[in-house]
Amino acid sequence: MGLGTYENYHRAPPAMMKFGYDAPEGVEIRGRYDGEFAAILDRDALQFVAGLQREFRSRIKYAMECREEAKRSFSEGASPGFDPATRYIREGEWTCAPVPPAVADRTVEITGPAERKMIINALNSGAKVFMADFEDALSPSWENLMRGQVNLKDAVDGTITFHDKARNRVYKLNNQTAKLFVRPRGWHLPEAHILIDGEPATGCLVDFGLYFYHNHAAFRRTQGAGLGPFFYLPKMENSREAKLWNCVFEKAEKTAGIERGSIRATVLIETLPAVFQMNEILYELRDHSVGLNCGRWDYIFSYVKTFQAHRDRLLPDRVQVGMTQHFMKSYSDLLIWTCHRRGVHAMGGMAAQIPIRDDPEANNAALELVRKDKLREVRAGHDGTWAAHPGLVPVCMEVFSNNMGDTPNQIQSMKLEDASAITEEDLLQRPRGSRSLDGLRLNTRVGIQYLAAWLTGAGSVPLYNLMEDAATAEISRVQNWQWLKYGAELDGDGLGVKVNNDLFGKVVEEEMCRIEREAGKEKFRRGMYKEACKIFARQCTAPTLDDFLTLNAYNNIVIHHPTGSSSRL
Ligand SMILES: CC(=O)SCCNC(=O)CCNC(=O)[C@H](O)C(C)(C)COP(=O)(O)OP(=O)(O)OC[C@H]1O[C@@H](n2cnc3c(N)ncnc32)[C@H](O)[C@@H]1OP(=O)(O)O
Ligand SMILES: O=CC(=O)O
Ligand SMILES: [Mg+2]
Repeated sequence: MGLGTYENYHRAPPAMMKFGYDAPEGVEIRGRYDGEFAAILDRDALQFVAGLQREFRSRIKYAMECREEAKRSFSEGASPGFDPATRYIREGEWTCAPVPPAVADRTVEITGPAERKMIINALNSGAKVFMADFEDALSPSWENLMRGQVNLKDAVDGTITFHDKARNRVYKLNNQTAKLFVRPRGWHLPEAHILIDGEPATGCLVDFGLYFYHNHAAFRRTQGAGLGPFFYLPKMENSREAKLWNCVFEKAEKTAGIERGSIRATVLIETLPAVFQMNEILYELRDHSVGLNCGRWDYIFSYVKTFQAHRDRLLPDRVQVGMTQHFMKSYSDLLIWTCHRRGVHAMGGMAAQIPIRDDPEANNAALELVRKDKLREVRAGHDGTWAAHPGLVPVCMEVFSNNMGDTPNQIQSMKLEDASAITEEDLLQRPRGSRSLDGLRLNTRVGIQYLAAWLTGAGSVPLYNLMEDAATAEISRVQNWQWLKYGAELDGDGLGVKVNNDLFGKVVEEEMCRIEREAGKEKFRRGMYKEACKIFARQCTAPTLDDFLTLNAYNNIVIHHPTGSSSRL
């Protein structure tokens, strides 16, 4: 990743400081100056982002207050459920706008951070779609975000290239490439390097606004067959947040002078409250929707977060909370039924296994697990799935093609009527399994290493042959927190010990030694493991659960220029 490190921020040549961004009235750019960034952050683009911010800031604030209110009520003992007030939407007969022909076939979607080489590799991977990520897979440093915008503009223009000097290899686009979706950050994340009327901008409006502003015309011409751009929308909890996105889209379309309904988005159902709002979310976005996706990792995280005050809902070891648990299967079945009833794609999620280069046997075992997961998805009725790595695209494609035949999707053919009977109890059923000291150790080791990578600019990393990103790291964090808070008994390995601060302190110490051994002394010294350990341990032992790991850690990657100081939000 390279560019997003602390050293690089501080190494910014002083000469650059004398330049400044040409910002409109009320907009202040506090991120490092760079000529390429300035082409993205031009006056008109910033005006466009500021327009979105000014029009929607009070509604965003209200939506976040509603999240707090819901949290309070869950913490007082309530459980999420279907809203009686919107029964008419769930029971009504309506459909979303027809699927755009350009993305009728989404059998395999590869995902990855909006990094230059990754973008080219992903677009060339043979997948039907590439989702460029500003969320779970990207550490939202100024450098990563702005480079991401530069890269995506070049990708949409078709001019993106990358020269790997060390390997003397030049990367460029094939003739046939995947269709591009972009995932902006969630509503909760601020962008502290852009102040609008003195306040940090909303991260997702910056990501969406800059990308839309610079690319909508080229995208619709070259990729979307007249429609687009296409987006993935993360981490929503309620249809009011979907309504907000719908209004943002309408304003963007109006400002750009393009037809209403041009922009299309797939919403990730990855919070527990949102599973009860799937019809409502699609309804709000019905002119702009192109489906829902099972964001399984954040969904598990959200299960713990939603029930943080319910001591009778402790999760078993993270590895045991898979898609075959009743509550996960019910969620995926209900999502498929809902999407097909409304005429849109029901996308599957990501298996965490990645190819293992130096061990053929382990590699085959990993591919087999991916194959099994994809087979479950396609048989259940999903229209496509996510791949974490180009090496997994052929496996995923084979499973979906073999089971779907010649059709680009199963929207019409898989109605899954049985799923209409899924109840609140099905969706909330406690996951089954056991807890172990090994589970506590793994959470700790993975959480610290992920956070250390994130602090130095890498938002998705391979750890112990699995893909780890912000969502999977969240599971490690909240699971530790929950076990500590309620003194969970670790019975899975026959030890029967209870988790407490002393045990956790020992585990942290021992796992840090293991990390140092595995990383090597030099890498460990140069890395940010100690800082990560401090943040992670503090979050796991906090009396009140922090809402998001990345929100809490964000101040550590905010670097204001020209002073070079970091700021407290
Ligand atoms: C919970 C969720 O939100 S899931 C969605 C968010 N998460 C993601 O998108 C994760 C995406 N995947 C990745 O980031 C990476 O695959 C990782 C970090 C898991 C593993 O990365 P690495 O260890 O670097 O992979 P590896 O060394 O095997 O890469 C081999 C090649 O494939 C490329 N590659 C790996 N993953 C991807 C990807 N997702 N997209 C494009 N190219 C990729 C590498 O750039 C490398 O290219 P090169 O041979 O030209 O140099
Ligand atoms: O974004 C996807 C997830 O699983 O979380
Ligand atoms: Mg997610």
